[in-house]
Amino acid sequence: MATVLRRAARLEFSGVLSLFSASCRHGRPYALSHVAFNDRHLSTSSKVKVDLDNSNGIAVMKFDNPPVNSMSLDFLTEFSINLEKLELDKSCRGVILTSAQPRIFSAGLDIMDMYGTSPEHCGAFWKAVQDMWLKLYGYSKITIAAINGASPAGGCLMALCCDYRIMADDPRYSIGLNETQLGIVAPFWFKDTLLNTVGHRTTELSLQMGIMYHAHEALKIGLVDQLVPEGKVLSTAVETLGTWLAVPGHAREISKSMMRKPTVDKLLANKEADIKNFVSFITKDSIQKSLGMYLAALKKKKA
Ligand SMILES: CCCCC/C=C/C(=O)SCCNC(=O)CCNC(=O)[C@H](O)C(C)(C)COP(=O)(O)OP(=O)(O)OC[C@H]1O[C@@H](n2cnc3c(N)ncnc32)[C@H](O)[C@@H]1OP(=O)(O)O
Repeated sequence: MATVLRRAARLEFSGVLSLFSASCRHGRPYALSHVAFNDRHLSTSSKVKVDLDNSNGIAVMKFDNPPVNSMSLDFLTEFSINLEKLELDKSCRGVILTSAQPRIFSAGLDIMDMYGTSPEHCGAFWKAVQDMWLKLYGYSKITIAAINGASPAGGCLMALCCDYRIMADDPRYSIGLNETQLGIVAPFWFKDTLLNTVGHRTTELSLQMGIMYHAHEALKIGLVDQLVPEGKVLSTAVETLGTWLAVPGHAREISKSMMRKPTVDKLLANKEADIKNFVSFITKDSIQKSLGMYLAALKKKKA
């Protein structure tokens, strides 16, 4: 069993590394600097800052991709590599995800990776989204989302993948899978992640209407677990992780896997088909037109 798990971990890792080279092939410069996790250490990679505190084994991953922490191919690749490294690092016991950008946890997937790009790029991008989800939803260690700002679509998905969600109690911030509002459809594994958290009826309403929930509504439907003042989001996440660490790790990990494995296996069995579906859907003229209109509306809002 242990050998199988080790082999699976190695395969996943090589998957992420191949993703890394796919990102390089797209011609974007990508410098993965040396990341040491041996003592309290800040990674120097660019879009995701990692700080592992060896005194308690808690790593904080801060999204730092201005202006809105959109999840581009580069961001996703860097995120998955760092997450993988932390999983393999015995001194890390749990991971907190949060944002270094003011008012925004993450604006979700980078629309520019899906708008006006080639089918090949869309395919590589979608594989990176899948790999992020597979790694995070199936993560063996404890994960907590410290949601210190707006969290639409892919941002919400990332938070949903965590074991516990703490959100800033601020009426300006909202969270949800709003894909239908962009004229696109959340795939089955986005749907399953929400369904496993808030139940069938809420997921149905939420997905059809593309609802973005204000913090209080999100707490009410169980989309987030706790609201705290913005200044306390990270410290509460650290405290909460401490409580989770008090539970016998092996039993917790197996329980998590028991709850999530069927959902993870569903995508693993359909990865290639899901990429094909995505590429054929997103490159349709009508869908490109919807994305273009959504982007224009975002810009108009500013004017
Ligand atoms: C089968 C298909 C399935 C696909 C599944 C898709 C999942 C996704 O995640 S799609 C992305 C969904 N995301 C959104 O709908 C969020 C859109 N953004 C916003 O609502 C807001 O930007 C905000 C609340 C996150 C932040 O608001 P604000 O602080 O007012 O900032 P601006 O709106 O002015 O945005 C600044 C700048 O960033 C651009 N931008 C925003 N979001 C994205 C994004 N997701 N991808 C790419 N670019 C984004 C925005 O257009 C502005 O650009 P400039 O005008 O050039 O400065």
